Amino acid sequence: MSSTSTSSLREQQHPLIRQLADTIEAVWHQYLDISPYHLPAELGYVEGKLEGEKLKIENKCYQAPQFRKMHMELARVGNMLDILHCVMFPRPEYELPMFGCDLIGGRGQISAAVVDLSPVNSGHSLTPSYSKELSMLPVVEFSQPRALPEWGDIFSDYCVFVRPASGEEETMFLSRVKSFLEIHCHQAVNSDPVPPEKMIQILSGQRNYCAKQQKNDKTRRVLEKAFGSSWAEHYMSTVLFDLPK
Ligand SMILES: C=CC1=C(C)C(=O)N/C1=C\C1=NC(=C\c2[nH]c(/C=C3\NC(=O)C(CC)=C3C)c(C)c2CCC(=O)O)/C(CCC(=O)O)=C1C
Repeated sequence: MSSTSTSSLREQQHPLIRQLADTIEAVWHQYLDISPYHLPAELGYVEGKLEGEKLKIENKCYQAPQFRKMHMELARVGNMLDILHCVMFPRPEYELPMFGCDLIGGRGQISAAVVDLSPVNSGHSLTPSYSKELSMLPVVEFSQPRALPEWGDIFSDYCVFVRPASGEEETMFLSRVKSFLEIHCHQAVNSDPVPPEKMIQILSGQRNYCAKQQKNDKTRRVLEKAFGSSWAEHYMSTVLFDLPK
């Protein structure tokens, strides 16, 4: 039987990662006028060696009228490490938060599930329209919340950072990500560009977000082991968290 779905790394990954990848792409296609964002050709699919195991990276990248870059990365190291990474970079003309999501699993268990809509305005707070919608979401109780690292001061009060302890908690996390994304996309399509002086503040907020995310030594270490430290630095600063021009 011919397979209709285009093959993707997600077919080999943890079910929650596969479902989340499908959900993110479905919401993007449903709400936004998206078009391709061309990463350098060699970065669409990258392979490295991590402790004798093959590290595979698959990148998907889009853009939209409100977003300079919408990046989803799937990465896998044998059955040791399963990763979904997603960041949406708003164009600095729009006062929109940074959507970020990170899912890390190993040997069938998700150890870290993170999602946030992170404010980048000078007040470091989400706009009232976002806060209103987010505060109306049902309260979700996870049994194993995790403490954010110091560089995590970029995240909002609505940030979810947990170790999902059951299939039910995985489903709760998936639906929370979907809600964040849907709120974000319909806020974005209904937003108007800000005046130039506000754009400067938004740019510096985005730069701060990227600079702090590059302090994640858990990410850096995986990339360094597989590709060496200079490639890891280049990748973190130009692909994962490239500063807007
Ligand atoms: C929006 C949020 C967000 C975005 C966008 C983001 O990129 N990271 C984000 C958050 C975040 N990630 C974290 C941890 C880990 N990240 C990786 C690796 C990768 N993560 C990647 O994206 C890639 C490139 C594909 C790799 C290689 C590993 C292995 C871990 C340890 C897993 C564990 O502890 O169980 C932590 C906890 C940090 C800490 O406790 O100190 C936080 C907060």
